[in-house]
Amino acid sequence: MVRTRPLKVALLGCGVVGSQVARLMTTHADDLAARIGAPVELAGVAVRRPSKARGGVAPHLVTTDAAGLVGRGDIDVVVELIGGIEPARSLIDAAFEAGASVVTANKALLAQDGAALHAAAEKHGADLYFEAAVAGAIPLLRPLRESLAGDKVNRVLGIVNGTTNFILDRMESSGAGYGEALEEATALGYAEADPTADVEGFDAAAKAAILAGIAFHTRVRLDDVHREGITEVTAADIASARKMGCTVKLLAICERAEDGRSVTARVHPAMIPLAHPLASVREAYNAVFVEADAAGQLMFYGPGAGGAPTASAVLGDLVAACRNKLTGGRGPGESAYARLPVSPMGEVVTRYHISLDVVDKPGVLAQCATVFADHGVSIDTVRQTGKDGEAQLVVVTHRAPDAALSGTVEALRRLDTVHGVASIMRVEGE
Ligand SMILES: NC(=O)C1=CN([C@@H]2O[C@H](COP(=O)(O)OP(=O)(O)OC[C@H]3O[C@@H](n4cnc5c(N)ncnc54)[C@H](O)[C@@H]3O)[C@@H](O)[C@H]2O)C=CC1
Ligand SMILES: N[C@@H](CC=O)C(=O)O
Ligand code: NA
Repeated sequence: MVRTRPLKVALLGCGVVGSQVARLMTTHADDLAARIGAPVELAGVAVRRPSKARGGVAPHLVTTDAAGLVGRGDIDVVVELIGGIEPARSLIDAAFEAGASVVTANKALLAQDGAALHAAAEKHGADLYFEAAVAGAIPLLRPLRESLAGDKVNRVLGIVNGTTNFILDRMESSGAGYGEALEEATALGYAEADPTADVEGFDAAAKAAILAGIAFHTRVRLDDVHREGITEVTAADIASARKMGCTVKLLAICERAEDGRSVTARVHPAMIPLAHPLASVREAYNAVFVEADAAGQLMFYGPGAGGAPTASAVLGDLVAACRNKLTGGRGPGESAYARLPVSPMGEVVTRYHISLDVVDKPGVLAQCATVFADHGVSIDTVRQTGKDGEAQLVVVTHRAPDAALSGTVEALRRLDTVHGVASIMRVEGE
């Protein structure tokens, strides 16, 4: 039975995602009411620029006073889709103070201040839902928090940023330039308000922090995540990957150490074999592998960015929060009981693909090989091509601690016979 008093929702931010949430709340109103057990009413929409046309949103609902909307006392759920740290953080705090539950897609805020937000939700007996914050439309956080709550997750690996996947895909498939591909991703609504967050890996690192925290029941913040973006990835890197039967993807990798006593979280570009399922993830799609003790390997795949796909995840959370408001139930809160230390990148065991410009004369290969050996790094394959007294040496290593690998590269750079390190990239997924 659907009760008549509606649940009231305040929408903060009506941009790419917020406008789609408003649209779906209207077009799906009857189904949402039936699924929740009460009608859901859009009680107000806080915006920055009220003059902008917002199809589907009644003008009397629009306000520039977000704090006033949140604090007015009759709001059941606040949907925060402004993004960034402030004023989003203060508005979410105010929402909890006013007795509302919160749905947000704000990974930057969660990765920086998640613990405080969870504590505030707990204090007020409210819900904090954020499925849209990681991998857009893909149901990923709910499966990790709920479906896998009885298992032990050991690894989460995947593509979690749509913009950078779109750019790398365009660079590889159509030879598009980096800037042109970024412009297209921005026009399609995939990029963050400041796309530096995407291309420098901050967005993926925030998502990795959220994923690692949930997967390993441990608090992980943005600063704990090793981060490299795609700004240094060149067309030559992509061509070199192709020669090896690989492609280049920006990966987020969260791992439990073999002894189970620590975890690592990192984001960086990596070469992966074309045969690996992640290699065929195109455009702004995301894909995430989860490896758990009992479940084995699971793969989650779907649209990772964009207004409507992200709004789908927001609406799912809104339904959950509204149901809890009606029944007096609560969604899962923060689970950080394991308190595992997060190890630095140097302790991560990886493989490197290194491309060196060297002098083409006898003994150079042996000299380089000695540097690898001196750092305890074993070589898997070497390919040498020469031209005009210069040669290019492409070395792929076996797995070694990242610190040993970067030490090797530093020592190679110091050799007189090495003119330059053309590219260094980690190799994953083999
Ligand atoms: N676009 C996407 O594909 C995805 C976005 N997200 C997250 O969703 C959130 C929203 O992202 P988008 O909609 O893409 O951003 P957007 O920049 O299109 O929308 C944000 C809106 O908030 C408004 N705003 C800024 N300050 C405000 C204030 N004080 N009061 C009221 N409105 C204010 C802006 O004018 C803008 O219209 C962000 O946290 C983002 O990281 C998450 C997943 C995917
Ligand atoms: N900018 C983000 C949006 C979704 O989280 C991305 O490109 O993935
Ligand atoms: Na998601």
